[in-house]
Amino acid sequence: MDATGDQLMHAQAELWNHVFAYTRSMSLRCAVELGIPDAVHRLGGAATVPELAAALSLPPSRAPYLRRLMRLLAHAGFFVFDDAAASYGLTPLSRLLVSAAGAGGQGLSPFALAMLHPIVVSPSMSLASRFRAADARTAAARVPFEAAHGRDLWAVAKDDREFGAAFNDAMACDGRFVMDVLVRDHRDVFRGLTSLVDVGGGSGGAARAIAAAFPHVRCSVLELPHVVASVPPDERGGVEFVAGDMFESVPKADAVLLKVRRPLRFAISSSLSFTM
Ligand SMILES: C[S@@+](CC[C@H](N)C(=O)[O-])C[C@H]1O[C@@H](n2cnc3c(N)ncnc32)[C@H](O)[C@@H]1O
Repeated sequence: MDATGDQLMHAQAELWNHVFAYTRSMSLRCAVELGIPDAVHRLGGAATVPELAAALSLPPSRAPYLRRLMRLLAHAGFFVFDDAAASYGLTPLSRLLVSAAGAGGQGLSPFALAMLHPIVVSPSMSLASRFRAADARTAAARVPFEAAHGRDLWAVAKDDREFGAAFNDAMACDGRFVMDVLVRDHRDVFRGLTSLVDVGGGSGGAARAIAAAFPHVRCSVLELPHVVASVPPDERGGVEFVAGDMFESVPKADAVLLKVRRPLRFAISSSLSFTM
């Protein structure tokens, strides 16, 4: 049976939602770049568009566009609109992005910025070529990131300092955030440990959170040499950094923490295991 006009219009609306879904991510990137969550936080947790434009030092002529951006972000759940005050307030979602950690913020903006970086996003423009590549050895058949950039993410992060720093900041804030929850709500996982090595531990955010919560656990991070070199000695917080390659050797410890690329998936080996 042919679809009714209503069904067709409904399906078209769904199609538009999917086609324009990226505007949500890009608006999020824009909000973080402009510092909107931090500005709302500084303004007491809620702000009108004119207050926000002034706090962000935006030209008055941009206010109508800022209003549209805020409407979209509110629709996506980042802010809640108060009709009476015509103000946008923080939500649990946007509090994740506020950088003032410990003052209601969770400092996850660097994660959003790095994951929405053109270097990360651009490979998804050529996904179809990966399916069409008849010869699995061709560049187009490799993982999308490598097909787009000619080398893997670690090599790009090593050569492009701006991207490398953004990526490491992203990993650090995400690791710190998840570890704070882990050491607060799942302390049993660490019982009996005297040493732990975080393999591919980035700039050590997770290891530092564990070391701070369990001072008797000797924490170390195994990382690629250029990542270790980028962590200033005075920011290592009692964590030992070992430059190396996890595929060659891993320092001995009671437990190995490997936070792999799939979000929020951990494995702590030795006598313990934990996944979330
Ligand atoms: C997805 S990041 C995860 C960082 C950190 N574990 C976290 O979750 O926040 C993977 C890390 O592994 C590191 N890495 C990649 N290949 C490696 C290797 N062969 N040996 C050691 N570290 C490696 C990268 O430099 C990067 O910091």
